[in-house]
Formats: sequence, C-alpha cells, structure tokens
Amino acid sequence: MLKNLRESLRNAPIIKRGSYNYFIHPISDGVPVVRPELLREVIACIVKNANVDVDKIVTIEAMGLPLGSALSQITDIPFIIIRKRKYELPGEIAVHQATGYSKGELYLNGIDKGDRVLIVDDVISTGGTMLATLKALEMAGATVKDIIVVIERGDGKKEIIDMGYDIKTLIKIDVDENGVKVLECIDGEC
Ligand SMILES: O=P(O)(O)OC[C@H]1O[C@H](OP(=O)(O)OP(=O)(O)O)[C@H](O)[C@@H]1O
Ligand SMILES: Nc1nc2[nH]cnc2c(=O)[nH]1
Repeated sequence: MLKNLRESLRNAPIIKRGSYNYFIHPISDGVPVVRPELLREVIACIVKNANVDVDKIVTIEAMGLPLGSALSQITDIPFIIIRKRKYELPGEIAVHQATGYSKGELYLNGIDKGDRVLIVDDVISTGGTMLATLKALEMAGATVKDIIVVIERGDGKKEIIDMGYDIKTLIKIDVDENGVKVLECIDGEC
C-alpha cells in the first residue's frame, strides 16, 4: 500500500541543518515534485488507519497543508491550519514550537471548546511540534481523538504516548548523513 512512499524515502537526499541530518522528500518539503500517486497512497492509508469520527482536522503549517486539504475533501470534515503567523483574532492561542533545527511560535485559531479533533502532520522527529500543538488544543478545550503522522524519525512519538495520547505513524525511518533507512510500515510490508 505504501510502495511509492517507501521507495521515494529510500532515495531522499540529506542536507545538514546545523548538526541535524535533514531528509528532503515531497511529503515533508513539497520538493522536488509531489506526484499524485504518492499523495493518493498516503491519504488512502491515513483514511484507512485514522479515527475520522471528529468535528475538525487539525494540521500544522506548512507541510500539513496538502495532507489536511486532501483529507478534508475526502472525509467532508473541515480542517484548520495552525499557523506560524500571528492574526491577533479574539481567542487566538500562541504556543512555542521547537524542532531539532528551529524555534518559533505557533498560532491556533478556529477551535471551539469541546471540538473533537484529528491531528495530521507530515513528520514527527523530536516531538516538539506535536507537544506545542497538543498544548494549544488543550488550552482551547478540544478533545484529541487521534493523531496520525506520515513519517516518524527519532524518539518524539514516545513522548506523545507517555502524555497519554494515541499516535499512529505510517512509516518509521532512520536518518544519517548517508541517507534514509526504512525501519517499519503501518501496512506491514517493509
Ligand atoms: O517533531 P519535530 O522535531 O517538532 O519535527 C516535526 C516538524 O518539523 C516539520 O515542521 P517545520 O517546523 O520544519 O515546518 P515546515 O512544515 O514548514 O517544514 C514538520 O512539518 C513537523 O511539523
Ligand atoms: N523534511 C523534513 N522535515 C522534518 N521535520 C523534522 N525533521 C525533518 C527532516 O529531517 N526533514
């Protein structure tokens, strides 16, 4: 089921961001090109595995956007984007985000108290972005029914599970300066 994702990750180039080995891939970067068969495969796998009995899908700028958008079209569930830009709307919630190579603020709008949500993102690595997202959603009074992330690297997933949340990842990889190694897939075919 995840043939395109597996093969493309095995060929992903690596760059250094400080000391961090950063892989570049269409799902996580939008470059060099996002092929429809890859996105279709990933979205089908998300629909098959995620709990979509929710009021809203929550994604994170920037690379949660193609995922949230396609998922919303298929499920007919509205989606919201946690932005890196401040809007200063009433009720906007700001949280601090730290990844393995960057720091910044995230801004949540559009959640009503009691909303049941599914969080979708492209990558989990340190878990810093997901922690910030969960904090913002907790502050907004949302109930997180499920979390699904396409690519898992590092130990961030464990932190989220330790906080008591369910989180699924479609593919688990290891990254070093030589490239990407595929470790595990949700379809069991790796
Ligand atoms: O688990 P973490 O260490 O937090 O890493 C995961 C985050 O890193 C990337 O976001 P980034 O902030 O680089 O933004 P982008 O989507 O604009 O590339 C990715 O989209 C995740 O949100
Ligand atoms: N594209 C990309 N996004 C990430 N988010 C966290 N780590 C990575 C990475 O290595 N590559």
